[in-house]
Amino acid sequence: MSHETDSRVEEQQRVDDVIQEIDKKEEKLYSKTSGLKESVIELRKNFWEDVTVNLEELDDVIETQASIKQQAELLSERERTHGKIGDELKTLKKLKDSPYFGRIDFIEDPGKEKEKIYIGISSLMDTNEEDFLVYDWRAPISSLYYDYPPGKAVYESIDDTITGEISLKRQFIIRQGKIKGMFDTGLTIGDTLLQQALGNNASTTMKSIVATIQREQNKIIRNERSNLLIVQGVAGSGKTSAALQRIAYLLYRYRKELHADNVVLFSPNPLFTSYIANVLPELGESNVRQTTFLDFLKTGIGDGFSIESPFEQMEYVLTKVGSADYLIRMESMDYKSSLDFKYMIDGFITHLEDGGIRFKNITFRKSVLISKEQISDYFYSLDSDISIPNKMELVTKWLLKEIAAHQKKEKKKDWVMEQVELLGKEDYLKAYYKDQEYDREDSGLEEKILRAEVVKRVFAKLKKRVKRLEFVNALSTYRELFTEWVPKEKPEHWKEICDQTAADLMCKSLTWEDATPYLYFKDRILGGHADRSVRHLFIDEAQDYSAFQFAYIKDTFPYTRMTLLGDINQAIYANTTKENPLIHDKLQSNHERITLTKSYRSTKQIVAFTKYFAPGKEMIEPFDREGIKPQLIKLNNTGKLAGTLIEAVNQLKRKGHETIAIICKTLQESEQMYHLLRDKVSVKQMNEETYSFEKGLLVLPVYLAKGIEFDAVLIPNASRQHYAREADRTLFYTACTRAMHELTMVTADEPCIFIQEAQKDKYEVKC
Ligand SMILES: Nc1ncnc2c1ncn2[C@@H]1O[C@H](COP(=O)(O)OP(=O)(O)OP(=O)(O)O)[C@@H](O)[C@H]1O
Repeated sequence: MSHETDSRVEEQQRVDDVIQEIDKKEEKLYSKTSGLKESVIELRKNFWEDVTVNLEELDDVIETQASIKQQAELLSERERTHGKIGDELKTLKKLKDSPYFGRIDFIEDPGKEKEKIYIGISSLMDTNEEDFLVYDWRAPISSLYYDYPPGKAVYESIDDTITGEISLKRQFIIRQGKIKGMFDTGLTIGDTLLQQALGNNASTTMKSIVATIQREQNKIIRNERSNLLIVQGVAGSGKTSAALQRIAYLLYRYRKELHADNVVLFSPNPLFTSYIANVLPELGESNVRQTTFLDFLKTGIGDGFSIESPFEQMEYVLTKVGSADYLIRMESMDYKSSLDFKYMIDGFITHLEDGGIRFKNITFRKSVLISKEQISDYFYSLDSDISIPNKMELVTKWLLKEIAAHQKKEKKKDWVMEQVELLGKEDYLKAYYKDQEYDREDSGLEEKILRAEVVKRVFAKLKKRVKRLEFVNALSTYRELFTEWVPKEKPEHWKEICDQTAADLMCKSLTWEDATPYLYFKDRILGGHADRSVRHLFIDEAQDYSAFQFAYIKDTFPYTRMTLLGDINQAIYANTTKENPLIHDKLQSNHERITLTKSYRSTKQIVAFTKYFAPGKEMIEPFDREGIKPQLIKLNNTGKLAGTLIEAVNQLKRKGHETIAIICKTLQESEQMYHLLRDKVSVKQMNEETYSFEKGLLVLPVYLAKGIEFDAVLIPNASRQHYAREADRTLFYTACTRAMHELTMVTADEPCIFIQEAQKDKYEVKC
């Protein structure tokens, strides 16, 4: 270590000083909170004492309401402050354990004084709130740490480009306030720390990577220019990690205008959602809205439908080969994933502008109030220049008016009085206070009020349904596309596809390939259900979305910035790669593409093996971490499978591996494996409903292992018959690349073609 720079003792002294400062800040905050907490408790306890409640006269009621509101606001303001301080305290606690992980010494041009910049997960000021003791990793100046080795360096401050020289770059491992490791780095940035981070056991939840973000990942994290940022990255290149740190970055950079609620992340399955749930809180940020695309569609489509999940579709594709209608369904999937089908729907919608939309009768007490024919006549009498959703709005207004007229008439009917008798005293009082339209001198006032109340309640439900456009029969209109309409352009077996689809729609069942088109159609005629509060949308595993799905997402979030992350090598679903933006070359302005070629997850040996059969031909560079070569165990009969797997698992455990996954091609296979092993060894099976996992031995199909990693992976049947088709390549590749440290494949037959594509010296055969 150079004598110019501080020694470890001096650095530890600085850590101690910073911790002392944190202690002081904590104390200050604690004294603030205790006062606040008491005041919140007090406020809650005396809430009703401090408001004036008087319901005698209308004026009093209004005054009471205002008084309650004021009191509630005071309480929530105090609670908010209390919450904020709580968050600050949590951050301080984290800083106390590990105040920073990096330091750079920077001399700004021209010849300014050397500044020591310490970088941690959050910023910390000195007592006088003048100097930064720690800079947040997201601060503009911190980007120097990730982007440059010592030497000339540049960063963008909020309004300027700053140049200068980094004279020192240092990394720390600090735990419980003690420096456990300290390295000065030269050209190979962060290798020691990264080696350590990657060499550890896999974790059942993802960790943040702020201490070791790599330069190319930093580009993704800090990208602010593009409306659409597309990241194609090989398996294990840190796409998900970069996405999460990018969210944290954006929340920091735009903290005034961007809230966690304005960010949505589509993840591949619920397990993945919980796998990554810790990362943002670890960085001191709230979790953003996370959902799967399936759940997003379900919300849009509404209740009453059975919707196939992408996994069920996948299981069908893989296990029902040869069944009746298989080929038609495959063609149907192919077509419905394409933009051609979207154009077909557009054509159908144009045709609906002149007729064909189906409506439902509006009924009340079993008789038709307004018939579907009347609604249709009204709809089609409207000016043809008005768009369909706008016409729907006009129809709604008209219907509400008609209903209001009926409501008035109903008030006088006998059934109303019967219902009145069922009302309680409280209802009466409420009705009395709420309704001011009555003349108080009227002798029959009470009955009038109560009749009005009853009718209002009954009609309220009806009105609500009208407002929700339930008078439109979207499903049966959509079904016409497959039963009556004749499109100009159609795929080869359109008739058969139509028969299959119409039968499904008849029983309100949507296949995965039908779900997005149906919602698209519904949105186009009823008006979108887009959530305008979404400012940033992140789509992980973007290779698994079809062209139709992407187009739908773009239509639904027209003003939302998007970050798509994926790996074309891992496109496991049928028909997704065509027209996928990950490979599409035609980028419009404001779109940017970043490619990650370095793989961090797996050892050098595993990457060297798997890259031979990676479906795409792009470069894959391993991170330099040593391990043992992948193992191929050849069995002479399948009867030995259970024993062999158990022996392999035991061996892996002895080596210290904690998460060991048996990854199967299908759910069917994973059930077989589970039954084969469950009496002999402690093993957990994971399915679509699994929301979290623990260390130990797991069995799961590959599509649920997406995005997740394990210490060791076992592929129980790597035979040529099992991974037989070219289409199985991405599945096999995805399964193998889940392994961090060891990969073991077992086969009782000739190994699959993908293994054979690898050079013989890249794996070890055992008999
Ligand atoms: N800069 C980094 N520092 C430390 N660890 C990293 C870094 N980049 C990636 N990793 C680690 O590499 C592993 C893979 O990262 P991640 O899951 O984000 O990759 P991915 O590209 O989304 O993978 P896949 O497409 O295969 O699911 C994780 O364990 C992650 O913590």
